[in-house]
Amino acid sequence: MATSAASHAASLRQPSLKLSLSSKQSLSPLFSVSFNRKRAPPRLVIIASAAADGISSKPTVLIAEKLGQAGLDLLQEFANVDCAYNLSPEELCTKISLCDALIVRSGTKVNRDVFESSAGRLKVVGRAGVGIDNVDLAAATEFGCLVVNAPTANTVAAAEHGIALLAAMARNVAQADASVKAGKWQRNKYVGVSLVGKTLAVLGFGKVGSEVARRAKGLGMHVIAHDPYAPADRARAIGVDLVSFDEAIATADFISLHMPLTPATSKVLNDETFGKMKKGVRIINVARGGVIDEEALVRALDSGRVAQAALDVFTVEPPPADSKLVQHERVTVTPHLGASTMEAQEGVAIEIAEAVVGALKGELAATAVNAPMVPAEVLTELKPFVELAEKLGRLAVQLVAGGSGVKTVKVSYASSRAPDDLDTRLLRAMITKGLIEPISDVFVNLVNADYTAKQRGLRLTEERILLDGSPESPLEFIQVQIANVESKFASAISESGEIKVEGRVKDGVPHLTKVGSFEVDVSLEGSIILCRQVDQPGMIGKVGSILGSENVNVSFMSVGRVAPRKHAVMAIGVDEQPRKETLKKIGDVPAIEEFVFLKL
Ligand SMILES: NC(=O)C1=CN([C@@H]2O[C@H](COP(=O)(O)OP(=O)(O)OC[C@H]3O[C@@H](n4cnc5c(N)ncnc54)[C@H](O)[C@@H]3O)[C@@H](O)[C@H]2O)C=CC1
Ligand SMILES: O=C(O)C(=O)COP(=O)(O)O
Repeated sequence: MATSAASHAASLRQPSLKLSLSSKQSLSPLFSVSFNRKRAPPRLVIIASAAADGISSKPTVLIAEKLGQAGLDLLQEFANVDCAYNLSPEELCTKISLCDALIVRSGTKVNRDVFESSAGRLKVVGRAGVGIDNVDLAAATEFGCLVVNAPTANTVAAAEHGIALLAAMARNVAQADASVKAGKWQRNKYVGVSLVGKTLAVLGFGKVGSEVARRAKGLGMHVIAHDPYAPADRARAIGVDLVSFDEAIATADFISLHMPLTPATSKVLNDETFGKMKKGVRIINVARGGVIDEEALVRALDSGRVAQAALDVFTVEPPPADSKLVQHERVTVTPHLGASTMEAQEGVAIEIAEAVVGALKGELAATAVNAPMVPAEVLTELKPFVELAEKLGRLAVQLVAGGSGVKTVKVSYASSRAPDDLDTRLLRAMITKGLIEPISDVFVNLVNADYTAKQRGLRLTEERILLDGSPESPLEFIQVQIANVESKFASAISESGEIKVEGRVKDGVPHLTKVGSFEVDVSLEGSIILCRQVDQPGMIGKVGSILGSENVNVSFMSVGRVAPRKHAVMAIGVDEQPRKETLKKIGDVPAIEEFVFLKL
């Protein structure tokens, strides 16, 4: 059984985001001298480092709630796994500074204190289930901590529990069971209601809601649904009408809740909305307790507006022992068991372990909650452009005199693809990373890039340059322009007055192809020296021999000029950072008018 649940979960799962990259180079610069060098395969940086604890090189994963064995096994292959259940909030905060990842279910509050206490080490929070209302996403994002969940493996379990509660409530199973066990035989008291022909309103027609709808149809119910974001064709495909909220609650005999808890859904069932329902309506909640105003539900039960309720979830869990709602005779309760089947827990454990391990390896998580989710095939083709984007950001900011004061950045993406066909969120995040990291001690990743830019008053606008031609490659070039700043390398200022760098990907390798108005061509590896010189024979040799005599390995050189024998910009790729004296010698070459050393 566990195997079939795991394979069911796998069938629902998105493809894993393994990155591949060609490292072949073949260059066609304006003028270039290239040297053989090995490239290390680059990664997308989500994690600063899969942090070592100083003793072991493996990351540490704290499991704060019970997780299926298959997930633990997966995690143990890659990380030190610390299972510590029932931690108090204080104990969690104490432990967290030693952990790179944390895995929880619904019983652990991962609030701001947790992120603050982690002092930057916590890089992934894995929610072994769907609802992430117990994780402070804003705080996670601010701290650059990726939040991933396991959104598919417990869908069927939750739907089955919804149906179990629906049927048990309609036939008073729990109450009758308690009565028989108390020595009574009350056949007249526990006459139930039939399901067939009744209208069930599913509120929240997502994964669980649609599985509940499918099963309820099988029971002969008439199913309607309300979900502002659900596609009508999905509903139509299983014979469900999507209706307005008011229509759903006014016409239903049974209402089953399946939306997430958000500010918009908090207490969506309240005195007013209960007042709009049919007298004798029955409510099922396997979503979140907070979507119902529980005191209003008690009033509606007492007034007879609501005949019965079946609840798996509560605003406070566990609810107080004397809760009027829990104790109500016409209410059936379970202790948040929706996801608790053997099969679902194995599936969830595998799903979350894979997501956490992937994130710790620096891969993009398909189930990221607070970072862009990019399908595997898109990621594969964007990968070299992601690298290019970060490097252009790094170069551009280092060209700013003083490095600071960068507030207005324009990024242009030149592509033959239709704008809808190009997802630039990853690229934007990486340009932001490149722009901010060289001039601050902030660690920027996909998770916190937009937040960090906003905090620093950095306004990054994006534009598309639509090109004719084949849309085979996602992008032709990327330009990064910084406005309203001075440059320490005047030639980097374009005709329109901004610092401008432009890059392309050639055979999978990012290249700098323009600086200001000068066309160059240098592969973006190691570091770069840019020199502006009077265009004349012998310059490459002069600069090359200075670097050679100082044992600085040159990987690449290219020269872009305005016109023969006028100004030219020479771009030199170097493996080592030259000493100051070496750079000074280059600056002392008479024809060299200015130069700058840029670290990648
Ligand atoms: N009791 C339990 O153990 C379990 C509870 N759950 C809960 O069930 C809920 C649904 O889970 P899934 O179906 O997997 O999530 P889902 O994301 O697939 O579906 C949620 C649906 O709610 C819709 N929605 C959002 N705002 C809405 C609104 N104002 N009105 C109506 N619909 C709205 C969304 O468009 C989406 O289609 C979540 O709250 C989850 O935490 C899920 C699994 C187990
Ligand atoms: O997945 C969900 O949203 C659930 O509510 C399941 O919660 P649990 O992991 O069983 O604490």
